[in-house]
Amino acid sequence: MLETTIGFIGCGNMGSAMIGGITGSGLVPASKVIASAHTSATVEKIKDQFGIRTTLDNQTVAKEADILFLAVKPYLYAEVIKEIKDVVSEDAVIVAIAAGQSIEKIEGCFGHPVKLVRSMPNTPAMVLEAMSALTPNDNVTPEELDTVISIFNSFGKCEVVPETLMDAVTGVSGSSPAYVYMFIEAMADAAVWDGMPRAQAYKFAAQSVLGAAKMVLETGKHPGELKDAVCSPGGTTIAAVAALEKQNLRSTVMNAQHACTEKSKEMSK
Ligand SMILES: NC(=O)C1=CN([C@@H]2O[C@H](COP(=O)(O)OP(=O)(O)OC[C@H]3O[C@@H](n4cnc5c(N)ncnc54)[C@H](O)[C@@H]3O)[C@@H](O)[C@H]2O)C=CC1
Ligand SMILES: O=C(O)[C@@H]1CCC=N1
Repeated sequence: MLETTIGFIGCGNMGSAMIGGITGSGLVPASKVIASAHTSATVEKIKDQFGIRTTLDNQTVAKEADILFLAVKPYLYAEVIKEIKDVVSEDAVIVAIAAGQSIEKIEGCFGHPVKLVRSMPNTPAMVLEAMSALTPNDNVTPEELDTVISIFNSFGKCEVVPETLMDAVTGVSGSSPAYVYMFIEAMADAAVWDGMPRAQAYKFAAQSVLGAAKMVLETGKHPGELKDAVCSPGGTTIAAVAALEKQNLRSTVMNAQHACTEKSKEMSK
């Protein structure tokens, strides 16, 4: 268990998913996590849900945290940093999770040296299956980076990447759960169309996506080889594959994800 106080400024969709993961994994006791948000309704909900300490005062979180997550929307970064920059301990490690907010831009908002890790998590943190990327700045020691890595590992998998990859990471993992939910929703709609009750359709679709993802991760086989193993000659699967190819599934997904990456680059300017 970590002897560290973890702070969250902002605890909406992404912040609460990470808080759920951190407390659910047992990495730190709930009493060592403190979070602030904009409204009493949000902080009360988070307190009830996870049993952590909450406040409406960002400075309280900033003063107490050894590791401080900035989990507000990107456009609020400058405003929130202005509010907390003079009370954050110089030993604290700041973890930024916002899309399109570079290390240089965030350091500029602080205006003095800070220990900073830029990250891109995703919401499956809530079920301990996040895929996250991290880039530390030069002020973060290897030991501090290890602590941050252990936090991200508590709610999924993470890798340290060069900052130049962060826009691509946003496309392939930060935002991609949304595209996968759309795929699952479409599979379930088709199953309902074909007569299956809806609740059962979501279960069959989601478990099939989970199983296929595990096959890629655990067999190490190329996705194309795994696809070939499902396609019997003249069988059912190849009929679906042909229909998906006709509708340009792969180039549609590539173009969508590339648009996401380009949007992240645009937000960084
Ligand atoms: N939602 C996602 O799947 C992912 C989001 N992110 C990043 O996470 C950040 C937060 O996104 P979401 O959680 O989706 O947004 P959200 O809108 O669900 O949550 C934002 C939180 O910030 C709080 N907040 C607003 N103004 C505040 C202020 N002045 N001081 C303190 N708290 C304040 C709100 O009460 C809320 O709890 C963004 O920067 C986003 O780029 C990163 C990866 C994935
Ligand atoms: O849509 C967004 O901008 C955020 C960043 C990654 C996922 N959600």
